[in-house]
Amino acid sequence: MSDFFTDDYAATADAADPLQRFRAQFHLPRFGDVEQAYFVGNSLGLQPRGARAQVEDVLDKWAMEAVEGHFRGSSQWMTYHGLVGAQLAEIVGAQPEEVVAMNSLTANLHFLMVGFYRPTAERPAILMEAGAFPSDRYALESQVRFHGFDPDTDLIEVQPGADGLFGTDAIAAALEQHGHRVALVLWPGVQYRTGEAFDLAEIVRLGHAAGAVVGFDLAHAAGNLPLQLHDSNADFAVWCHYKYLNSGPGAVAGAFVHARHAQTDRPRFAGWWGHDAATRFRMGPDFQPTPGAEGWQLSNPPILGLAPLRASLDLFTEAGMPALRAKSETLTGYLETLIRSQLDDVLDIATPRDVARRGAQLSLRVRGGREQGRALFEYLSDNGVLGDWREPDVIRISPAPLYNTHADVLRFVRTVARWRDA
Ligand SMILES: Cc1ncc(COP(=O)(O)O)c(C=O)c1O
Ligand SMILES: Nc1c(O)cccc1C(=O)C[C@H](N)C(=O)O
Repeated sequence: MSDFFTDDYAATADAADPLQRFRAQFHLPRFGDVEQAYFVGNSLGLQPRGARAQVEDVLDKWAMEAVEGHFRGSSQWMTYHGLVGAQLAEIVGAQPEEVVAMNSLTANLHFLMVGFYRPTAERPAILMEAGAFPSDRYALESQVRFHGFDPDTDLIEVQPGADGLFGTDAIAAALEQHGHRVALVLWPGVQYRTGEAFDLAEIVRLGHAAGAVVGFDLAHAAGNLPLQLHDSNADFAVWCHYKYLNSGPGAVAGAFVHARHAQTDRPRFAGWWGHDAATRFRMGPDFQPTPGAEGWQLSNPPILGLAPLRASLDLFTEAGMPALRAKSETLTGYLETLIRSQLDDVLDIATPRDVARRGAQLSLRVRGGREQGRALFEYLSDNGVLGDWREPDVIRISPAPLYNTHADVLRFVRTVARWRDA
């Protein structure tokens, strides 16, 4: 066990890493002359070196062609969003017509709920996880109110167990009790605070058996875990591209609408970019949506915002989700092993031990409580180790398989040990 805690072990493991070449494809943050050990890819992924060229291509096209940029060449803006569709579909396990890059995450959640949260007096409720990312709760609560229902009774928040985790049992039990009133189950793919990953297909099965629609927020799952969205039978899903998918702050987000909902009669808030592309420029008064996910678009997309995604997706396509997941398991496993063997007196791990129930994140609590946790977090930041703090008491450390190394993990563990021993 102690062998793992050596530079030699980390260097050998990194040299044997089949994905090691990808680290050089990213800008690694450096404050002053201190290169940072970056464990915050679950919040904002690093910049791929290829992103700048993609953005510059758009700027050049705009400079040279102006409005004609919409219609000329293979990266014309009329169809630019489609350039990422096939690669994105591969990453989330969907058919190309089931995915679209558009808007932002919370906006997509709202827009898809317009179509998929159709409450009735008998079945008004949304079932969600207690402790969800605030934006999701705000969105869901406001949707319940918008439809004239009462969040006190109709926003059902499933409580986790004493360990802070849900498992599918908690969802099954909640549906057992409330299922007849639930119009929509909205669940994360990975819970942001604890890093707990969920079995999407099982949640869909449970939700559908109760007569509910099932949607997912995959902010912390897309590009992190291999997903089979189509096969999971999920009705819809939304995610962002600025975390594991490395497309920059506020990057254009993603959405999935299952092929069985590709028909165009589902209610939605419409905009011209969702209109059938073949007739969009006839400028007719009647909205005829494009079948599939693209029919949920509103506006012509922010091309400059989409450009970095192309660079990132090329890296994902080259590496492949299976290889990324294999490395992710190894790296997060290494982090867990070192914490348990070296820092057991300092840190508790809130994330499940079961590899199938977690992705590239361990959520850590400092044994001494919140004040000690804050002190450690600040010490880490001051010493070039970047994780993030989530209230009330969690430090999240996320080794991203595209650019993190065993040496980074070792540096984190040594820095915590120095803090403890000071
Ligand atoms: C689970 C989850 N939902 C929603 C959001 C908010 O997303 P956005 O600001 O892109 O709408 C985030 C991250 O910020 C998140 O982690
Ligand atoms: N999008 C963010 C931002 O603009 C500033 C700070 C943090 C974020 C995040 O994405 C937070 C992230 N969703 C989380 O899991 O906490």
